[in-house]
Amino acid sequence: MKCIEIKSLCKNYNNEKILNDVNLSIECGTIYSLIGPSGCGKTTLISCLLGMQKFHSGGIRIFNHQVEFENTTKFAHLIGFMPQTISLASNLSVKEILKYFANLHQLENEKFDKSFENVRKMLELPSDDSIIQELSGGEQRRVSLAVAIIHNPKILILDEPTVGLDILLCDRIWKFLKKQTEEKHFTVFMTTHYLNEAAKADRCGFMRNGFIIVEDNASKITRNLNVSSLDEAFLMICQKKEILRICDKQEINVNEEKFEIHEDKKWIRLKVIIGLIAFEIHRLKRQPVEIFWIFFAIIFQYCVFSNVIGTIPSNFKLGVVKSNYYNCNSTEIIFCNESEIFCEFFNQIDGIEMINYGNYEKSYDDFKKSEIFGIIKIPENFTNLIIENEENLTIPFEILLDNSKFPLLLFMQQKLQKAFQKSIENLSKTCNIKNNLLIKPIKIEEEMFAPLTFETKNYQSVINAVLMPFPAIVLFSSLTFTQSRREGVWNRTILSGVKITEIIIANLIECLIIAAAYSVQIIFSLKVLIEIEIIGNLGLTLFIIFINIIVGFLFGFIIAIFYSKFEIAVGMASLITFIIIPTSGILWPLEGASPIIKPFCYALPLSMVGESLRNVILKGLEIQHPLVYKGILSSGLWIILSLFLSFFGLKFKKFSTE
Ligand SMILES: Nc1ncnc2c1ncn2[C@@H]1O[C@H](COP(=O)(O)OP(=O)(O)OP(=O)(O)O)[C@@H](O)[C@H]1O
Repeated sequence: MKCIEIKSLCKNYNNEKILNDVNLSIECGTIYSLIGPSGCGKTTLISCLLGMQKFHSGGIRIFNHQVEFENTTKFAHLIGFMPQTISLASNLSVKEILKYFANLHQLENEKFDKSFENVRKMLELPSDDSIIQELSGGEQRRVSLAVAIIHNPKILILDEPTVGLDILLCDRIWKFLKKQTEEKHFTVFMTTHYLNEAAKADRCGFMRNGFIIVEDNASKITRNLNVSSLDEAFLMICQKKEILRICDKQEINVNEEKFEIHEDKKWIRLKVIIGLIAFEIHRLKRQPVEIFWIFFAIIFQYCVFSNVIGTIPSNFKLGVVKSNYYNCNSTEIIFCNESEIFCEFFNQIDGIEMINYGNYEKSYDDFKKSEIFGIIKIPENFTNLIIENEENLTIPFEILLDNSKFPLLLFMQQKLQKAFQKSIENLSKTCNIKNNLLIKPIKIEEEMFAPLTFETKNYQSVINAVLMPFPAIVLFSSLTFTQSRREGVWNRTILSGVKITEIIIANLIECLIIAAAYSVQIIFSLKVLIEIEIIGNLGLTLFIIFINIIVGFLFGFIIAIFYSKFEIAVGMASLITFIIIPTSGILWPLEGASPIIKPFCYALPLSMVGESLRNVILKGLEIQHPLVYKGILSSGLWIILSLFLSFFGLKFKKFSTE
């Protein structure tokens, strides 16, 4: 019976023919060795055979069943594949990686133990708990081969299994393959560069420029060409100007008896999902940086942020230039004159160092050299300049401030204004100046909703609860998943028959665990480290933070589906967060955004949820309030959209092409 039949297979890359009318067939229980120079198309042929690549014409049948592009579940339990690269998770142990693939093949525990014992002895595997990345190249190759056979497949497809190995190890692998074909009736299809190896196979094919030029038993090839070795035969064939084709052009016999294939039609299999989650846990436990990232980074970030952002600026220098001499240390206080207003004003200002200048020019020089942040010039008879208007009380001093530091400028303006109001207010009881003004000093109503103790720091910390975890989690999840794709474990996982639904569910479970860990940290940081009073419902606060993190996690996952290259994944994660954060309304009110971009900003993940959180923590609003439920709805919609994108992304980009 034929195990594998390939008929007239053609495959192009960028209009270049890579596989050109490939025909071959492999009898069950035999070893077929495909030999050819580098770049002739051997790996491409294997990719087509496994359903990892589309081919343009021709057909492939395994056990007389058609191979379809990306339908990997059909043959998963029948095929064991060992790729050219090691393709194992570098920080798992030997037993963990074998158990992982056994789980994906739904091998029961006793069967796994038995099979593991067998392959360990046959391939002389290193100890169970040795970590893959600490093994030698040869040991890693043997583990990679063990992965291919752990589930007792009927067909073994090996892409250059012996490349770079010493003679002893090659010999051991060949003995193993021979034994398997004899005892277990395995069928082996392997590629190699080595002619002496090809000679050991039951049948070998010479491939050149995408087609098989000779295919037969090694001794028959040499006999027919009247040469003493395969090397000579190959050289002779390659030197001929018109390439000689002596392949059997066998028709695919569709009437031949079909081997029964039991394809698992279930959408979700518990053992597979457990396997996928266990894989990530094993990986995580050996990555202290990732553990720190998940469990402590947010607390650390919060401590840094809350001590830097939203705190009250201090230690500036302001220059003071005055026309008259005011002695604030004098014991002879002359009540209610300019001197007292002046001194009272400066008493109200704390955290600022005042430097007296004899003349304006000197202070201006220092200002230009950035040695002082601003200049306050006190004119003569300044009390006459105090003007009352609807909005504010004018400071009768000439003030020049450095506007290159915009937030500092706003802060300083407000501080000076407040100090002046306060000084006038204090003097109102004893002095008679501007009495009408002082009876009703104007106040800025900034405490409409927030508690009276509200500070910028509180506002910033609340905002940080959505702002900080987002880039961190997008980056974390995109890097975690690209790692599997980069290492090649991803492709092997898919070839083991794992379904898209199972990958998504396993990732969702993982995501819920990580989001829960993150959310608890954020609440801990808010309540314990920064001591913010959460006026609203604690559970609701936790829930809003939690779903926001899920959105970030799924964003990272989508990036990893489309971009398996590390640098591109990092670039995309950064780009997305650099777009989402400034358009979230967290750094600057969205009311100021251009009308074209505003609706787009509101639709992005952080804007509504930030608003929601602020309203729950600072105002104590409940879920029924539109300002709260709109944020939750927005995150919910993003989660649904991300799940759809992940599903379709995986459907169209199942295999990593890196
Ligand atoms: N994704 C791709 N896009 C474009 N060209 C590709 C792609 N993959 C492979 N090729 C080209 O197809 C040709 C065959 O590549 P393939 O990897 O199948 O060769 P090979 O015989 O397995 O080589 P080696 O023995 O070195 O592994 C090469 O010229 C390669 O550059």
